[in-house]
Amino acid sequence: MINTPNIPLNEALDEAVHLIYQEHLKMREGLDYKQLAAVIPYLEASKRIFLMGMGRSGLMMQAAAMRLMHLGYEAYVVGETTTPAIAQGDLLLAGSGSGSTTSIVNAAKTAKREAAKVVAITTNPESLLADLADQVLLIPAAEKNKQEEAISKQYAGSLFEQSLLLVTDALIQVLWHAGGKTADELWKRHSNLE
Ligand SMILES: O=C([C@H](O)CO)[C@H](O)[C@H](O)COP(=O)(O)O
Repeated sequence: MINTPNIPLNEALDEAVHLIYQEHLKMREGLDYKQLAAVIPYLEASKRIFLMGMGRSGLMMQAAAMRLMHLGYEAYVVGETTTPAIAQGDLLLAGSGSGSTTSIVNAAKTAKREAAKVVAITTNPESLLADLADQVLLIPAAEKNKQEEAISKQYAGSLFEQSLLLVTDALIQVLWHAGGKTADELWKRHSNLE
């Protein structure tokens, strides 16, 4: 059994949930909603949407790709063997807290070379990824390798990665309601091979 000094395990877990919840409330206050809204025209105008992130950020981008597929967008996860080449008219939607993960920066360069658009979701406005992007959505969270206690007490980039799911789900929620489709209509697209 693990030992949580001076505090019962249940309380320690409740404190952790509370801490995460409070960090999200603060993150929400720091979000620039104009930037968030500015992502929508890119999603709507693109022929196909390529989503990319590495590690935990990548898992969040995969989750967003599934929802975009549910909404009827042609969405691909970069790195899947069946993902085609990006081209003009497409969008690379890249999530990277640091904005400096090599494979993501390289993918953004390729996307620009092919005249595709790039939207970056990041904590770092000075990053290579942000420089390359047509649109940046800045998440007020800590970078994975800077333990910035004032911004987040969670380990590494956890607050960013959680926020990535939150902001992409917020975009999807708004797009769903604006599209006027029922949940049942969307669900018909969900995998029947699970
Ligand atoms: O998996 C990750 C790590 O656990 C950080 O908390 C990151 O998501 C991965 O290393 C990618 O990093 P970023 O591109 O900086 O998001």
